[in-house]
Amino acid sequence: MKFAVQVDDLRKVYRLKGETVHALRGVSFDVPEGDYVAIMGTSGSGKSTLLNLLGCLDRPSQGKILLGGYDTGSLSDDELSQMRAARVGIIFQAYNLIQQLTVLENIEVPLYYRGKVTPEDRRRCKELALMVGLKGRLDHRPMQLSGGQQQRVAVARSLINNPDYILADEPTGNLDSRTTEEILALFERLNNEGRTIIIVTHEDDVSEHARRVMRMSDGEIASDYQIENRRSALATAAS
Ligand SMILES: Nc1ncnc2c1ncn2[C@@H]1O[C@H](COP(=O)(O)OP(=O)(O)OP(=O)(O)O)[C@@H](O)[C@H]1O
Repeated sequence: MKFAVQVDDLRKVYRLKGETVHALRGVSFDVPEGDYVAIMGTSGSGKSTLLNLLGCLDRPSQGKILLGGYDTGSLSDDELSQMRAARVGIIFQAYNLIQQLTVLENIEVPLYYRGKVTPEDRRRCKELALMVGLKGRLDHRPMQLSGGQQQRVAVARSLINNPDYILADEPTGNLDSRTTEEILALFERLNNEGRTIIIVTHEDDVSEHARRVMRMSDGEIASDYQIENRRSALATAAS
């Protein structure tokens, strides 16, 4: 089995004004390629801390993160940024688009880390924009788009480098229920096409679209189950 990401005994300690916070207390799990994982948990349980580590946005105090088999611990800061740009597609709750750029230009942004943007890259940006349903909006700027359309741009942007996995932080947190369903349908389609997705969410409705739900509590993984198993457990409990 191939793994998109493997983490072993991850620990993260924050020190703030003399106070020590153990945000992660030894977290270990593997995400096989093609999985769709929802990370849930109460506020303060360590979800954002874990997401930052999975996104190579921060480093653990202790423990190992293997991205596509590469140990990220031995990389310099520059190499870690390169690794993030090449292997992880990140989607944020607030879309994080650049207001001065058009839809197509926003999708291109991760390519700048790699250097030159080729005509072939431009063709792929357009293809992705159409794939996520942005036909007729390619030259619009973020302000001219709805929240759902802006999140579609962010999804296309996350795919431009053909990442090992998509990491989404409350991606539907700012969207109404209909638009949430549309974005989740897009994720489901990407996962059915083989994309690995890891999503942090507070909402059961969102996590139910995943294949696997991991619940965090006080810096640890409290439970980790396949959703089919949960469905059958609920059905057994109800009968
Ligand atoms: N930069 C930081 N400095 C100090 N403490 C921090 C820092 N970031 C997070 N923490 C603490 O680490 C713990 C875990 O925080 P984290 O943000 O990972 O939780 P979370 O599950 O994402 O919460 P939420 O759902 O509210 O976003 C909390 O006690 C938090 O106060």
